[in-house]
Amino acid sequence: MRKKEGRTMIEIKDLWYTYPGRTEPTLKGVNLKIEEGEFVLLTGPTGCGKSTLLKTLNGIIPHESGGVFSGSIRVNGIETRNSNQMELSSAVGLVFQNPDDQIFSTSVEDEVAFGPENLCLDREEIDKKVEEALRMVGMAEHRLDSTNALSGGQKQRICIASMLAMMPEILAMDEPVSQMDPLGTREILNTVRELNRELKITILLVEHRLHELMSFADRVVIMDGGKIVLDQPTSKAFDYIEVFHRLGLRVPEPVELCHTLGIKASPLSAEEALAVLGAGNCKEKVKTPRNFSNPEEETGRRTDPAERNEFVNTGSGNIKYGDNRSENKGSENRDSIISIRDLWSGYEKNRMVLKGINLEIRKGERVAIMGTNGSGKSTLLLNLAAMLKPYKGSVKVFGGDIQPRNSYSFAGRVGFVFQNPDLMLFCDSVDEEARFGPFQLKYKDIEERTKTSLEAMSILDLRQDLPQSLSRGQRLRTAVASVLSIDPEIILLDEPTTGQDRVNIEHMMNYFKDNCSTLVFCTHDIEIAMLYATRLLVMDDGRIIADGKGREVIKNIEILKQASLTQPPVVEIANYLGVDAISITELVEVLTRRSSEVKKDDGENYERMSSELTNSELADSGVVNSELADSGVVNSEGIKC
Ligand SMILES: Nc1ncnc2c1ncn2[C@@H]1O[C@H](COP(=O)(O)OP(=O)(O)OP(=O)(O)O)[C@@H](O)[C@H]1O
Ligand SMILES: Nc1ncnc2c1ncn2[C@@H]1O[C@H](COP(=O)(O)OP(=O)(O)OP(=O)(O)O)[C@@H](O)[C@H]1O
Repeated sequence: MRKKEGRTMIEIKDLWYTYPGRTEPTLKGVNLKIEEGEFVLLTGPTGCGKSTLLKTLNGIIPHESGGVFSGSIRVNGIETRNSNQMELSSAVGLVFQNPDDQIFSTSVEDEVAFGPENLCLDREEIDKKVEEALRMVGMAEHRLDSTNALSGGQKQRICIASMLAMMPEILAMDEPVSQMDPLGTREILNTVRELNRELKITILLVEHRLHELMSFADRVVIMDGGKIVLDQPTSKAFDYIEVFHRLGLRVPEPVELCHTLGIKASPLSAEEALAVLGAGNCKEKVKTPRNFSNPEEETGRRTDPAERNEFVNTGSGNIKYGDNRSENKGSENRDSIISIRDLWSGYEKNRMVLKGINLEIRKGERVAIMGTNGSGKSTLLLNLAAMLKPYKGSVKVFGGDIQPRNSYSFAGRVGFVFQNPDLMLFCDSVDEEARFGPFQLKYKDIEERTKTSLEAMSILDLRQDLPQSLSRGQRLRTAVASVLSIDPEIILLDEPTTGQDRVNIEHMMNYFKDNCSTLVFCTHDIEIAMLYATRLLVMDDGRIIADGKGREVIKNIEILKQASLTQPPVVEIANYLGVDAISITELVEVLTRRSSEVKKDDGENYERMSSELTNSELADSGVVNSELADSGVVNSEGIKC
């Protein structure tokens, strides 16, 4: 066990870097010092230079990249400019943003063994390290698998395992869990945190999903436009919440809730938020929330579950809600645009990934597919796009069976965006990517379509750029724009929001909401699914285990657990408080409405405010906090439960 105290592991002084072919520097005078054993979270808007900064640590920049580089970087005492990549990669373990850029072995075992082999360890020790690293990331049973046969999240786990097998003193990770399911993310980061504490491994982790990662970090660093604009201990970071808001970054729901209510506190979990709000001894209750919205449980009256719009076991293994009952009767719905019957599909005949899927999607629905890594979400999307065919059962799109067709037969009508955007980008500029589809389909209004789709994805200003020279978030938006320009009737998106900041997620999802006819998207982000999907499918081991409105699905803790999902904090808080809310806006509204009911004798002025003003206006005016306090919902110690 290493125990050398007080070393500076990373020291960056006045670092400037300009990529070859660019006139503007990407890094503009970065200064950063990280001590041994610190866990630092680096965040910032997409394209601000986070990945670029990470690549300077192990010498990819400038040794491989070229470009104009000035300033100094010392990692564990080594000046990177005077070192070589071989030496630097043993000083810094780098987990790449795109797992396909990191993985080069054909088998999982070889990939994880590569590092220890290079450290010239003996075979037995290498075997032990591989086994342990795979166990730490939940991939022990995939040891003999081919790396090509892994899902996106599984590949990310292997990339982390490769680094853990080497136990470098500095671990730099570029969005290492962006495609991982929420429970897996938590488990792996707990392991990383333990290693960080016990072995004093220094961690620099880049991420946009602050709401899920903040609690693991000691310190938060924010970049904007190639500069560091905030560097604070985690406990103090939200004292500067306006910086997060101004830069369009995601703020954990409990923090946002408190700030909206005008309470100056930065709780990172539902439990902490309830404590701040004065909800007392809430620990146990949050973990096993009461279902307040089902009055029958209190009265003992039972009704038909379908009537209650609750879970209905269809007998086929799928749990559905009353809302979708028509699907269970075998007849296709009139508006059905996708119809799946007993679908069995996979990549090898003797290993089915999808195991008897039944699904009806109607025109105009926005369907989110969630579930454990490797549960078959991408495989289902590939079937919908006719890129993969059923071994058994049928998939009908627009009423036609996909079996005799290929994906080209849906050109113009179905748009597909892969999990890895790099698989879709092959043109010389962002502009060409967007106009490629309309041009091939001989549309007349190519110019307008191109401009609209680039604008929709906020990349109009990058239209002349080479796609390969963009940040990952920008490349993903380029891939989405290349599909939007066709304006297809069905859009299939495999994790469209990974690696995006809040502003871009909102912009993208609002565009889909307002402009797209039918949308089916895979995501691990339950907050996004709840806000933007009209329907939520939960998958586990090749089956749909729940199907219904997000608001209903989210209440079933057992289903969520089975699919490695967790309730968003705001839902946990609402459950505890006994109100029905799935977003901060709703929760604040409900609480405010409660207070207005109590205060209804107090005249029109307050009524207008609680129903018409936005949350921030309410918070700014200080009304939420004080009125809630007056009404009895909040007292001087917090919210009464
Ligand atoms: N190979 C390259 N050649 C030229 N410019 C590049 C290259 N890679 C990145 N850039 C530019 O540098 C800027 C920063 O990119 P970087 O990938 O570091 O951003 P980021 O903050 O990591 O973004 P994201 O959150 O989307 O991953 C972007 O504007 C991008 O266009
Ligand atoms: N090209 C392939 N060849 C063989 N098996 C594959 C291939 N792609 C995926 N699989 C296997 O199919 C299963 C489902 O993979 P899929 O990509 O559909 O999962 P997913 O739910 O989308 O996962 P993630 O959340 O990690 O993206 C996994 O066990 C994976 O190992």
